[in-house]
Amino acid sequence: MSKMYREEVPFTKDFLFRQMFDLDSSTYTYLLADTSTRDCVIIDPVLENVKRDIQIINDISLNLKYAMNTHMHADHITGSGLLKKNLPGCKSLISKSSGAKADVYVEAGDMIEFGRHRLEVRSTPGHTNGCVTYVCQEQGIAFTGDALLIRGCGRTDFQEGDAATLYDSVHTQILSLPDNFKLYPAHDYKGLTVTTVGEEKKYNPRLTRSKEEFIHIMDNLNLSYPKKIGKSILCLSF
Ligand SMILES: N[C@@H](CCC(=O)N[C@@H](CSS)C(=O)NCC(=O)O)C(=O)O
Ligand SMILES: [Fe+2]
Repeated sequence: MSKMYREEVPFTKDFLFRQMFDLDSSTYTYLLADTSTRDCVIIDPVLENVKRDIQIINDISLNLKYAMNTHMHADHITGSGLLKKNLPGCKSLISKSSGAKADVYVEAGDMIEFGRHRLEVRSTPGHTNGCVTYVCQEQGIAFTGDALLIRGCGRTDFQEGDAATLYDSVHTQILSLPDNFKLYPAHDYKGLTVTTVGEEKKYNPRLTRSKEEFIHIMDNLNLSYPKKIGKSILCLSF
């Protein structure tokens, strides 16, 4: 078997993983927990789905430590604030460089702990200045936000986006992980749920190109602006 398709790392028995979807904005929200201590974190919650998220957290008797965001979202309003209101003890968390308000600010190299599990913070600017990727080395997974999407990447035409910066971020901080690491994005518009480092290194139509070609592609995407961009970027505090 080639190195590219090395077996993915299986989750340990005390690691709970749930991938949840927002139909309106095609956003993935992730719930991760230590099933021994019951501590959990939620990544990129969406305001309209907070009731659903609280229900699942309560149903399986988890304690929410952090409502975390990979970046300041332009397409939806974060559910962090409402989660905090409803689940005492929960703290909102985002990168310092995002410019958003939160209880906890993280930067590259920080570790976010829930039970015995840890997420490493990697700085992956380019889609926005404050984009970070959260890596769980033990489980062989990373949450890439909008820096890397499955066979794509985040747009770079607003929120101080910069294609050259994004290219460097993805190559040095995400595609440098082992090929068998699974990558979970913040969105998918085609119904895909997960990819791997090896797959993206081989098949990503944008990021397999040279930096100059990548910049040209990103400058010519001609995407329409997200429907909620005005409201979501103004909603800076969690
Ligand atoms: N049509 C959607 C917006 C889609 C969009 O712009 N998605 C962003 C991520 S949310 S900031 C993006 O970076 N897309 C990259 C791509 O190649 O699609 C809406 O109306 O909300
Ligand atoms: Fe985004």
